[in-house]
Amino acid sequence: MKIVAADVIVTSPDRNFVTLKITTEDGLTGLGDGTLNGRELSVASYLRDHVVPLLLGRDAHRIEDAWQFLYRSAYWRRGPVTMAAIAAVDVALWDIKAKAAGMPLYQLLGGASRTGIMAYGHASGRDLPELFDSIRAHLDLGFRSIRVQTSVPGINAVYGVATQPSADGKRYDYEPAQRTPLPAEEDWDTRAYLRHLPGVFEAVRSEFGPELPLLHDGHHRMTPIQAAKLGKALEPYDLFWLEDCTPAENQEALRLVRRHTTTPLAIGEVFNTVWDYQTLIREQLIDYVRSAVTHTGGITAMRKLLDFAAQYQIKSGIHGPTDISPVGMAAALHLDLAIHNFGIQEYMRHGALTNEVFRQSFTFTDGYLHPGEQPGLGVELDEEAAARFPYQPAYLPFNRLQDGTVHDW
Ligand SMILES: O=NC(=O)[C@@H](O)[C@H](O)[C@H](O)CO
Ligand SMILES: [Co+2]
Repeated sequence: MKIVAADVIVTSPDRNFVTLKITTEDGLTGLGDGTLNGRELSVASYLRDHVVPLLLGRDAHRIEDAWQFLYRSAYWRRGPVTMAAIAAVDVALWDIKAKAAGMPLYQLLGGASRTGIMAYGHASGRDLPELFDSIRAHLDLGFRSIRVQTSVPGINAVYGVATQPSADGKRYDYEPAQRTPLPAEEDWDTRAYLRHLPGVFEAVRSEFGPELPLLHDGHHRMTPIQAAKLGKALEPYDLFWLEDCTPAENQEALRLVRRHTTTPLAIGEVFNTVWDYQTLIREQLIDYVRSAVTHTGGITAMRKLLDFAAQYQIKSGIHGPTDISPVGMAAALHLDLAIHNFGIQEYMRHGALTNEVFRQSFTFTDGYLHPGEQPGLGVELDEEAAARFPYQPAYLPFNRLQDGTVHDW
């Protein structure tokens, strides 16, 4: 089944997305997500200039060979741009293969291992009343697991906190990238954050009870000893996970955190290959693998990574913010349904314009996601609608401490 065309479609309905559309001689098409928040054009160029010419004429059925070819023939290895480009090709080829087989992709991955995919939503608030409203709004939407992010006294702008309710007044969805020509500067103070957060979870637990699975994202901002301190302080509130508690390029740093706390740890949304996880998984320093299919080389690579994690009783916690497109999200859902060591799926709902451009067949019912039974991924891209939304520069903010030192955002 020869590849006769491969088009890179950059569109920006509610935010920027990079989609690869592969077409075969039989007229079958497959979609892959290559969106890398703030570096979308780098992936688009990597695909257009260096990958598409290699795809034309290839047999679309040879997915493993395509992956190995793109990973090894580039000579330069790993990194978010390369692995997002490889992911876009890989997911598009899996979409095609499943369509050719006339079945939803999860069936090719071993069939369903569960009836539904537990999702968690993003609640946030500048103060407790607003946070409680946001948690209630997400419970009303059916979410059964909730991530909690709040402002911190003395800090002006904190990651994950919607500064105003969205249009319908109920949603507090927070789009991390801002449509500005340059990244925005935000401020940070870890000691203020460490003093404030335990009290927030104390209040949330007393308001919402002990059962509700609660998650929190530290967003790479603590040193290992600060992460250990927070993990320990949050133990009475029985979190489902504490995410990105400390930057983990130095994977061994998590040994120190692990020594001090039993709060489950999730890491990896900024990682892009299994090598970023080797020590974390082998020494069971984490409990959840956070990578997105889109950033980690696609279904082929993510499946191998999660099977490696499964040997160490580590589960999936696939990244699912709005900057993972509906195509990348669908790929995650098919994998979530099929693997045994599923943990939880992040689910930030896309905006109305995005849902106009990407027609999806997944469902979200009573807290559980399901990819649907359409052949392939179950996502179609309306190219006319996509063309109405040209790329707009948009960037994630960065942090500086009070003395001006740049800090992890
Ligand atoms: O857990 N979710 C997150 O940390 C996200 O909100 C990331 O900051 C953005 O997706 C980066 O593009
Ligand atoms: Co995160």
